Order: sequence, then structure tokens, then C-alpha cells
Amino acid sequence: MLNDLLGWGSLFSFMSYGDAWRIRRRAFWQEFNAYRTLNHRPKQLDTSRDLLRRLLKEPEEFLHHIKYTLAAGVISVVYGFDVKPENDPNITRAEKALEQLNESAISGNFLVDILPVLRYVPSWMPGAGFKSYAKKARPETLDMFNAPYDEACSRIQTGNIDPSVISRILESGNYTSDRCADRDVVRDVASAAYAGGAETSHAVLSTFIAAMLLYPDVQAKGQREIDSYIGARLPNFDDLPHMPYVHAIMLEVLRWQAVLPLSVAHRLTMDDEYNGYYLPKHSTIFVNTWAILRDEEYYPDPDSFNPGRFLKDGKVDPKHKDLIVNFGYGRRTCPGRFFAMDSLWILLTSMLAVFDIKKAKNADGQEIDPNIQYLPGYTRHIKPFRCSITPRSPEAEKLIRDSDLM
Ligand code: HEM
Repeated sequence: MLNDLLGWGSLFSFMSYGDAWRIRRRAFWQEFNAYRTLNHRPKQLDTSRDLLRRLLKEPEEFLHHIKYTLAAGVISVVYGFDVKPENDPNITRAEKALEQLNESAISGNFLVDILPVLRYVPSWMPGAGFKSYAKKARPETLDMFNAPYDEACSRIQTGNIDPSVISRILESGNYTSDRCADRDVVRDVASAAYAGGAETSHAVLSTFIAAMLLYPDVQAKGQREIDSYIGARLPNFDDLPHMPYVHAIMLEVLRWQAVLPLSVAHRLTMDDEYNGYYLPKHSTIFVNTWAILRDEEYYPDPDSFNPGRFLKDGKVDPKHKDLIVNFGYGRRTCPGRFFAMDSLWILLTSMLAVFDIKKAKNADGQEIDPNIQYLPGYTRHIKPFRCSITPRSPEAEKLIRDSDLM
């Protein structure tokens, strides 16, 4: 359903292992490996400052601003242009397409995933409702891939664009925009970065807000570390190695509510055996990341939010540094993980530095106890909830206001 009928087949995350996947993965990795990811930090820093200003202005819309700013940030890195401050069509259409992806990625939601032969039945037949769903959804998916790419290409022609992932790939000379097959590679790399990056990171950051709300002591400890190391300025990437507790907060957010609890399904390319179970070729395998990250042997009292579990002798325990299972397995491991960790770190550290996250109050001034729940779906998204986000001091407010002068 996902690949063939909804049009997600050109996203290399969903491609079978083979040449088409390899070419795209290699081109992607050239832009997002640990070293090249450093190039993206200035834009990630801009995104973090943009989010602070938005939260200052409309704190009650925090979920929207997190989502919008992250999407805008990825577009700027990948395609090289700035979106409109609100209601940008690139973001609106991507949100819609990603919502549909989340619905249809749950195995069993559509009968055609279980009985592929159904794709040949006429659309009027009972059970063929997936066809009208696909008819509507497919153009939206394809638009999400094509429209920002086409816009970036026409801006490249006029020079009205920043250097970006796609401009660098095109300049590398390995792919040229006038060769159709190459055009597809560059477009697919860009859309994989957008689909992978915007969707997952905002889910993690929303969970961060919920965790700070539920665990005020953790929030205060993180803020003390920031205050003592950074003092009266906004964080930047040079600070990253110097604040182990804040780093551990990020790792605990990733562990506590795994954003892809069943990772991304893999298909066996040959017969296999696991713990005495025979697994035939072509079986679909889901890895239970959720359970791995709640294994009491490694994470005692796994339901509680405890960043301290990642520290050893006052430093981040190297064995946990990138919490790799969150990012998948084997040769398909998430190639955007370095970018993702940088992005999450600068965003959550900046928020902690200047804002207090507290319980919201009702009309009578009484605090509302947070009711944190998650929506069903393949990616774990939080249900909208209320909280109060206020500057920690007049100085903090000034830092935020002045941040667009830098
Ligand atoms: C916290 C954020 C993120 C999490 C938890 C995450 C997690 C994952 C997981 C579990 C997979 C599947 C791996 C597998 O099949 O074993 C994956 C694949 C992928 N991710 Fe991420 N990801 C995140 C952020 C990002 C970002 C920011 C990007 C882009 C810049 C990205 C791009 C991709 C791509 C392109 C794939 C497909 C790889 C392939 O099939 O070869 N991800 N990610």
C-alpha cells in the first residue's frame, strides 16, 4: 500500500536493498555523515533561535511551533530556501502526506498489505476502500517530493538560494539535474532527509517538554548545569561537550518514549534462524525497540525519567553515547542520526537555558495536572497537552529578543 499505491516507493527508507537504494544512501551519507553534518550546524543554530522567539511570542502554541520550526529548518538545510513564517504550502502538504504515512505504515491497517492481490480488484468492490484513499493520498505524497525540489531547482537557475544539500550534490558533478535518472536521485535524497528529519525530531522534542513538566527536579538540575557553564548567553555547539547532564537528558528523552517503537520493518533477503526459530526468506521483521529500551537489566526502573542512568564518573557513559537502537539496525541504521542528535541537543539546551516549563493554570489560577498520552500510529506522537512556558528572567527574555540581531 505504502510504496506502490501511496507513492512512497521512491523514498529510499522504504526501498529494498539493491542498486537504487545504494546510490541514494551513498549520496545521502556524503551530506549527513558525522563530519559533513558539522556544515549544517549554523542553520541548526538559526532554527533554535527562531524557535525561542516563537515560543516567547506564543508559548501556548508550543507544539505547533516545534513542528513548524523543525520542518522549516530541514527545508532550509536540504533545499536552501526559507519558507514563509506561517502556512507555507511546502510544510502544509508535507504534514498531510506524513500523516497519511503514519496511518498506513501500521501493518494491518489496510487489508491489501496482507492480501496484495486485492490491488487488482475494481474500486467499487467491498474491501477496496483503500483504492479511493490511495487515489486521494498519492498526489499529495508526490507533491511533497516534487514541489520543494522544483522550487529549489528554479531558484538555483536564478542564483536566488543558499548553498544546500541539493546544491552541493548537484555541484559535486556526480549527478546532473538534466539527466532524468540523476534528477530522481537528488530529489529522493532531499525528500528522504525531509521526511526522516522533520517527522521524528518534533516527536522527540514534544516528549522533552512533557518530561520537563513531569520531572521539575530534572529540569532544575539541567538549568543549573547550563547556568554554571554558559552564564548569560545563549548556548552554541561549542558548549556541547561540557554539559553531560543536559546531554543525558537528551538521551533519556530518546530512551523513555522511543519515537519509532517498532523501528522500520525489515524484510529477510534469505532464510535465517534466531534463537531456534526458523525465519523464512521474505519474512517481515519488526524489532521491538520499545522493549529493548525498557530492559530492566540495562535500564532499572525503566518507566521513570532518570538522565543519571547515562552518566558515569560525571561524564556521559561512552557506551550509551548515541543510543543507537533508537536509530535502527544493521546497514539500514538511520543515516541522519548525527544531524538528529545535533538538532535535538541545540534545541532542548536552548529551551532549558531561557525558559521555565511548568504546569499550566486554569481560569481560577489553579495548576492543571498534566495528562500525557500518546496517539496511535507508527511514529509515537504525543497528544496535545497544556503547559506554561515562560522566560526564566528578564535577562533571559532579552537574550531571546536580541537573538535575531546576531
Ligand atoms: C530522533 C530522530 C530520529 C530517529 C529516532 C530516527 C530513527 C530511524 C530509524 C529507526 C530508521 C530505520 C532504520 C532501520 O531500518 O533499521 C531510520 C531510517 C532513516 N532515517 Fe532516521 N531517525 C531520526 C532522524 C532522522 C533525520 C534527522 C534524518 C535526516 C536528516 C533521518 C533520515 C533517515 C533516513 C534517510 C532513513 C532510511 C535509511 C535507509 O533505509 O537506508 N532520520 N531512522
